[in-house]
Amino acid sequence: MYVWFRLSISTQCRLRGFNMSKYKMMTRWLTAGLVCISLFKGVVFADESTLNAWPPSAQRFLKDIRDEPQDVINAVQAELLQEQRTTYRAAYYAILSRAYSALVLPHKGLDRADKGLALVTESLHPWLYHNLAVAKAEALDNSGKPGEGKMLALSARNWAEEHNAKELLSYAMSVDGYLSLTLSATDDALATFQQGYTLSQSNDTLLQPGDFASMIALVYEYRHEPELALPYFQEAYDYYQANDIKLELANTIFGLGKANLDLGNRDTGLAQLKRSAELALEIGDLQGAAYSYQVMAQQLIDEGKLSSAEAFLTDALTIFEDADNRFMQINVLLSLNAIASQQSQFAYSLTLLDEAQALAEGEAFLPSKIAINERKAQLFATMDEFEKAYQLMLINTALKNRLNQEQNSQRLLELKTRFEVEQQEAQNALLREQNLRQQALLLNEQKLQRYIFAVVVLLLIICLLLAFLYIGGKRHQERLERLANEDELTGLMTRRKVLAQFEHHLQLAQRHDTPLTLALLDLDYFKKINDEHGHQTGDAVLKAFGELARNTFRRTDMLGRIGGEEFLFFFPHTDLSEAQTLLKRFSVACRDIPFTIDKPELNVSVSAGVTMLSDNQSAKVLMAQADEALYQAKSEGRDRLVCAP
Ligand SMILES: Nc1nc2c(ncn2[C@@H]2O[C@H](COP(=O)(O)OP(=O)(O)OP(=O)(O)O)[C@@H](O)[C@H]2O)c(=O)[nH]1
Repeated sequence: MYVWFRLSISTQCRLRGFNMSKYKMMTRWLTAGLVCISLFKGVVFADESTLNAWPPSAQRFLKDIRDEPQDVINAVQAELLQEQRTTYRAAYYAILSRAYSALVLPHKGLDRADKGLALVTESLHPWLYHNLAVAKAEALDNSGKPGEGKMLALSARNWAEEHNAKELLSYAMSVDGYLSLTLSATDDALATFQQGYTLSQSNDTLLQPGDFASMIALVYEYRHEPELALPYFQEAYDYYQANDIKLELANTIFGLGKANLDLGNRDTGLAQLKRSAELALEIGDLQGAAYSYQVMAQQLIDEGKLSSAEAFLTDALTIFEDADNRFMQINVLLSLNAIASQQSQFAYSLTLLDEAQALAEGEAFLPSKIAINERKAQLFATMDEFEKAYQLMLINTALKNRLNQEQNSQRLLELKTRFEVEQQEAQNALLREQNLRQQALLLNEQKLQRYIFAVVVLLLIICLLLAFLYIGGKRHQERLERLANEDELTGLMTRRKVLAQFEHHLQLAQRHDTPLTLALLDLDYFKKINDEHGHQTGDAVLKAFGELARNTFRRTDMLGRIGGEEFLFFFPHTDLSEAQTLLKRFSVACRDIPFTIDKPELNVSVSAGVTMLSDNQSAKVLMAQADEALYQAKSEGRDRLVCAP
């Protein structure tokens, strides 16, 4: 399963004479697990923003990635072919990148993270973006470019902290811690893992204190402080044991065994390493077992039990060869070389070193090359070949200089990165503040505009309401006036109106001594019309009568209905004969009313009593005179006009 191993770690390990590879493998698995947990948590917990970026199937993949990363890769690739949604595609690339990191295939991890990052933007999908960025940082760490990964991890940490995205934060912390460790900044790594440890105690993250305990233990082990590493390994052990997480358990027992050996607890240490190897074989982690063999062999070499040690190393070498783990092959070959040297098998010893040298190709194996050259030089010196030994020492001096330069430039890169990140953060904070201020201003302006708009609308509504009320009132008043002054059926004046008008015109006529003629009119046998043809027909006759009167007389003539079928007409500035002529013409016209209303069978005729102002009579007297004349007209047979006196 292990095809490639982290070269950068080996550089540091070699320098310090400490074999970190086993731990780094352990941390790769652990990181993969943490990533899974982190991603899974991203699906589950609502406080992680923009969670809808994850496809529904992500949960299953993220669970499986810890045990079977290759299966997850196959399944995700199949889904990726079908998927069209950009954010889902990006999410799948994030899962793929992490799965490849779990398989320690950093170049593929890097490629998938980049593909995902090409699909999202930091402003639109910040959570997804930073998850991909941390995945890329992890792949960069594995590719021997921790300096480049540092910036991404730090940015993600800052963002996650600011937005309280705890899962992302704990994941970013774990990756950032490993990056610091790769860069030999152990204080930073320790501080980061301890922060992660505290964060995980809040129970808001699926990453548990036990996970961070194993990372902290790793740093102490790296710093050759096994007494400090031991309690943390123990805590991690308890956690993995309780949760039956076998791979991490095997790795943690390995850590315990190594720390115990370092502390001189030989039997305990060897027993733990043996247990770790057994557990690793149980779960098919052959390399896990090989790491234990290698450490056990080292202990046996120190004790002079060379043949037992050689047996372990031979097994370990076969496993590392199968896995193409060049770094560990070199380590094992150096251990075998130590045995051969002790047994004075110089030729065999040289062959082993040549084999190791052939494997140590590339810049990342610089520390290995130096170690091999040193061994070779010692060997040549033992064989009295001082010239060759001297040449090798010269070469080593140049190699060490190169290594120093490399380390310095890496440190510089890290410092530069840290500075750039901090600068970027400060700039972001400033921009955020400006944005907030602008947003507040905009909000206030919008509020004010809304208030103004609301007031204007309210005023408009009030105006419309008032106008509506005014018009309604006016119409109502006009209607009331019309009802009071105009008879609804005939369109003539009402009794009240025509009598008031008569009083008024009578006074004018008396004052100005102008003629005024008054007539009382009554439809003949109207009861009969009602009785024989219905009340509606009677109404139609009255209506036609009114219309005819309005059309026949002048506008200055006053026409009013004073009873059911009784009418008072008076004619200002008109003398009796003139009025008589008008009334006669009108009464003749009334005979045509039956035709007007489509009732030709009817007989409509009018009787009228007419009188003229001759003295200073009162309205009452004039009315009485007209009434008397009308009575006479009725008595004389109706359909006629009688003048009085
Ligand atoms: N259709 C209708 N009939 C009305 C209205 N006002 C009064 N009348 C009727 O008019 C009739 C008047 O009858 P009378 O007073 O006996 O007078 P008349 O039948 O015309 O007889 P003379 O006046 O003697 O010729 C009554 O039957 C009333 O009911 C009205 O607005 N519409």
